[in-house]
Amino acid sequence: MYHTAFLDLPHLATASGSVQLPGSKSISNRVLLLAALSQGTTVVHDVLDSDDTRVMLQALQQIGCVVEPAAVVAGQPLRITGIDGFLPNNARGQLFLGNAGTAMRPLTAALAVLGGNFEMTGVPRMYERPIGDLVDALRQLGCKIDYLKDEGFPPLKIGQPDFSQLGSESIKVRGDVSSQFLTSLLMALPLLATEQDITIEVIGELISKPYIHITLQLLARFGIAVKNDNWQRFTIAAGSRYQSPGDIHVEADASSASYFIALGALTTGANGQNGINVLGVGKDSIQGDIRFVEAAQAMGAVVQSGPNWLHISRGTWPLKAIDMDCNHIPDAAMTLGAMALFADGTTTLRNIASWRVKETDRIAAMANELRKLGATVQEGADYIRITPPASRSDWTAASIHTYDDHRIAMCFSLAAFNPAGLPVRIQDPQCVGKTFPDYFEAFFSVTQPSEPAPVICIDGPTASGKGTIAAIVAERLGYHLLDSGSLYRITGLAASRAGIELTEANAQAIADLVSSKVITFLPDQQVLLDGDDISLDIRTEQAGMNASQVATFPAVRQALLQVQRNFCRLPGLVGDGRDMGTTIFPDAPLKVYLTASVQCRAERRYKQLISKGLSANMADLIADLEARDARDINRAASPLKPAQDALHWDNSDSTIDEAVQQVLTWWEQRQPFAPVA
Ligand SMILES: Nc1ncnc2c1ncn2[C@@H]1O[C@H](COP(=O)(O)OP(=O)(O)OP(=O)(O)O)[C@@H](O)[C@H]1O
Ligand SMILES: Nc1ccn([C@@H]2O[C@H](COP(=O)(O)O)[C@@H](O)[C@H]2O)c(=O)n1
Repeated sequence: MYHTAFLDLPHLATASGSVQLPGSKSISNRVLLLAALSQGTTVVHDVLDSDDTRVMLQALQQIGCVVEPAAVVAGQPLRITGIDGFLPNNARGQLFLGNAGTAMRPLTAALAVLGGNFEMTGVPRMYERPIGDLVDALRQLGCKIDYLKDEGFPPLKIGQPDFSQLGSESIKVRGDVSSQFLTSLLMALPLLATEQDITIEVIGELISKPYIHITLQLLARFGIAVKNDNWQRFTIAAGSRYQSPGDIHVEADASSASYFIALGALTTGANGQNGINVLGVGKDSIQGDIRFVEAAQAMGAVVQSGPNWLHISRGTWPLKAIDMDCNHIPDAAMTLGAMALFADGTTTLRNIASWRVKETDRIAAMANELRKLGATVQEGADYIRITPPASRSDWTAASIHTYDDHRIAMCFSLAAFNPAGLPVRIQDPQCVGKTFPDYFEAFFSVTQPSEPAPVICIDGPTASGKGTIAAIVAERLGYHLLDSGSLYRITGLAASRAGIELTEANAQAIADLVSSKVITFLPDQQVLLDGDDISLDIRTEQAGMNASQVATFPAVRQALLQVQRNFCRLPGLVGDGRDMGTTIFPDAPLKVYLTASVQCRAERRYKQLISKGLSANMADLIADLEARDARDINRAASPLKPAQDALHWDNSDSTIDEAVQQVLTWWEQRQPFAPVA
């Protein structure tokens, strides 16, 4: 997941390949709660690991469930031993539910029925998301729920219920604000339906029926039969009791599939490859958002499907504008809003009032951000109408505000395929952690830029601070990092270990040797050579001297040329070395030449070596630095020198932060985005 303040997507040209989707959030959180309420242990496979499931798992453990392991571990199922319909004595506490509607609403209903003393809290946006209709319905039963802040909104205080007045009348709940209220009652009321039937009556038109369909299907897996009378009355039979189904698999998220379905519809592949394969969800899905496929087809996508896979390719182009009632696919419909940017006319998405009470006011948010890109947008209480930019020149490079809403971030990634060749900036990309933490990694794995991904080159002499600055700049931008000097250090070490003398006569043998090695770069500057950890061995001064020796051999430089260029991947690269800007990435959009006085560099290197537990002495260091500088500057092959278009920075008197800030400022000056207001 990207933890950067923003993520710049270069202009993208083509897309193809396969994406394995993470588990569905809606199914994960329902299954977790149902397993928690059941008798027995449920083994849950493929649970989504995201912000929303994390808060749910934490809360379930707080109310007395045993969860093993305590959090989702990739590739391992979760074992959940339920409370069998009863809270432990004196169950109490504060449950923090972040911005997870799928946790706040069903847990409120279940705990209000079970009794116990809980405060249900969350992030500020959660306190703007209505829950009054659910609370009203629960109060009809005798549940005790108080508002701790604003009437009708979390945070809430749940106390002991009094069911003495419970009669045979149906429980009434509004169905036209959020289907999560009905889902919550459907999951909580089997706990009460031990001796009598309980009927829920929906007031108003029930929205998002497919989500209720998921709830009913999953209730059936946990032993609860619900009679559905025309989506207006739901009856839970007397004698209901949650039973673990044993093993249960969470299918991949159909809403998350929408971005890749759209990608397939928007793009052609490079090198004869065609289309996008989406793995983990297909035509047998129980999720309503799978019907996004029909909407995408209406806009022109060509879709083939199997039980748990989809293949999408571009059909009609430009896409066809549509006018569609999207009530059945409220979440995935946002993706249609992004696809509308590429349509042949005005697209209208109707019956989407629920967008206004989601993670953010999604109608307003989509309208704002689409306008930034150059679209003409009209919004109403329950609809949005989008006309794409009239021509290429009407597109604008936009910095997309994401409103802590994962779907806004994912939708607007598609704008990077604009016909104007513009990049797109996604602010706060980590908001995708709600449902698809590795969304951008998956997106980059199947997309290709129209130009090579952007590279920032930082060249300069030994110990000028290149590596330090490059690493921080890369981290701030979410870019890959190339420490090119380490490749020469590895080469020198590999040759020495193989007993090859570092002479010109052995240059080709050394080049062949390094080409045959498996070099692995791990986080925290860890480096493996054929599986051996050589991280410290390559950092000695001797290793530096050996590196500068082998770096004079053209054969070695040639052997490492493509290795270095292969580091240039989406979303971008920061490379440090001696010839990044002159030889390896001559077209890089930013080249920095970093220097510092010999005395200053020697002092810094001294401290650096000592802090790593390596021995050092100043006089030797100064001599070594000077020798290395001379060799790097005077060699024939790619000598150390500033590229013609490099910007110079003397780092002798600046702090690390100042140098980083300078590079980032230069980088920002090259971006077409308007400054963030
Ligand atoms: N203003 C500064 N900028 C960069 N590095 C600094 C600064 N002040 C102190 N240092 C320290 O200087 C040391 C040397 O920096 P670094 O290893 O990044 O240099 P380098 O140019 O990459 O060297 P080499 O080319 O030999 O790998 C580090 O320990 C770093 O923390
Ligand atoms: N692009 C580069 C990078 C490094 N070298 C040579 O490798 C030596 C070690 O590099 P460090 O940055 O890790 O100190 C260095 O002295 C150079 O001789 C190079 O030639 N080209």
